[in-house]
Amino acid sequence: MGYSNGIVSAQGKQPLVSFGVISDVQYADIPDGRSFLGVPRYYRHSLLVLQRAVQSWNEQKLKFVINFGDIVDGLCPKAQSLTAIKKIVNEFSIFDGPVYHMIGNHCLYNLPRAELLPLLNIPSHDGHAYYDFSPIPEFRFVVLDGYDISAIGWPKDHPNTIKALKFLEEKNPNSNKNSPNGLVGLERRFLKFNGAVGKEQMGWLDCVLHDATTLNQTVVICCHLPLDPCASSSESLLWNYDEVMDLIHRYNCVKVCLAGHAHKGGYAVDSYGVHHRVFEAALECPPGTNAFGHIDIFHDSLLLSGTDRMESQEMVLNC
Ligand SMILES: Nc1ccn([C@@H]2O[C@H](COP(=O)(O)O)[C@@H](O)[C@H]2O)c(=O)n1
Ligand SMILES: O=P(O)(O)OC[C@H](O)CO
Repeated sequence: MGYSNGIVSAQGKQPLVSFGVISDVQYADIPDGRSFLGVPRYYRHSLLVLQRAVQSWNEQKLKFVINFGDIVDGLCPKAQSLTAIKKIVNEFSIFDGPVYHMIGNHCLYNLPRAELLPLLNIPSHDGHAYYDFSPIPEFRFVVLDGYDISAIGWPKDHPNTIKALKFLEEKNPNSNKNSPNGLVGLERRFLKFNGAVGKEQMGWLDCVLHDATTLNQTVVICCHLPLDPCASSSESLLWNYDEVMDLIHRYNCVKVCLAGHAHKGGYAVDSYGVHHRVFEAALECPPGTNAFGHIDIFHDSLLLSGTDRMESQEMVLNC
């Protein structure tokens, strides 16, 4: 089993703070399988990847951890959903520090928001799952709720479900709304397993970015769904990634966007110099391999040190 991958030091500089990252654990107590497109998925082994991640993060004495969503797979038998989610949350809780979770489509296949958010300790009002935190005064982390407008997770008669279903009806002609058949290029994101950031959340994001600018903070955006077409497949993007990025680009404080969902992982720097890093999925690690990492934050850069399948990445911040 390989461990440290790629870049291992930042010229011996001391980071301001370091945190752990993992995405798409998608645990289920079921035999190995494959995605719709045939990519192998190791539903039981992903628990071992998480356990090795927590052990490594504790050994490195990281300050906090961010989980980028999809802790349990949609194929988990429904009678086992609660037990499986509690099992994974419990594994995260072995980390000696705060763990910040976000919701993904697979979490929502297993439990409705009302049950899920308290288990994930997500601060919530009216079932929304966006929040921010500031681990050190110089940096602000903004966790977006990519399934705010979504056909999964809200009650069937909730206005957000109705809005999402209407949107999918307009944008995706297939009877299976998870199928991108016939959709071209970036239109291929209009799938039921994706979602959008709603109007109220956009207003909240605007206020947070304004406040961060006033406080001279550097902002890192976290969302289960990727926000940049060059860092992700079209099929994995947030429905309104373009609107969200237009807002983000109005501020100079956002330097990095981190995401999951697109299991292969990806990296790109957009035309405004914002770094987009999508994390490789823990679910797709063949037995004995890993996909987790930690990020060292410096004044002028973020350094991701990945293990095995998670590529390392230096992200130099343009100030
Ligand atoms: N090219 C594709 C990809 C997916 N689907 C549908 O989405 C569901 C989830 O896909 P996974 O990759 O997570 O397995 C899948 O069951 C299909 O219904 C599709 O139609 N075409
Ligand atoms: O969320 P999943 O596991 O169904 O996979 C989503 C795909 O990676 C998006 O293209």
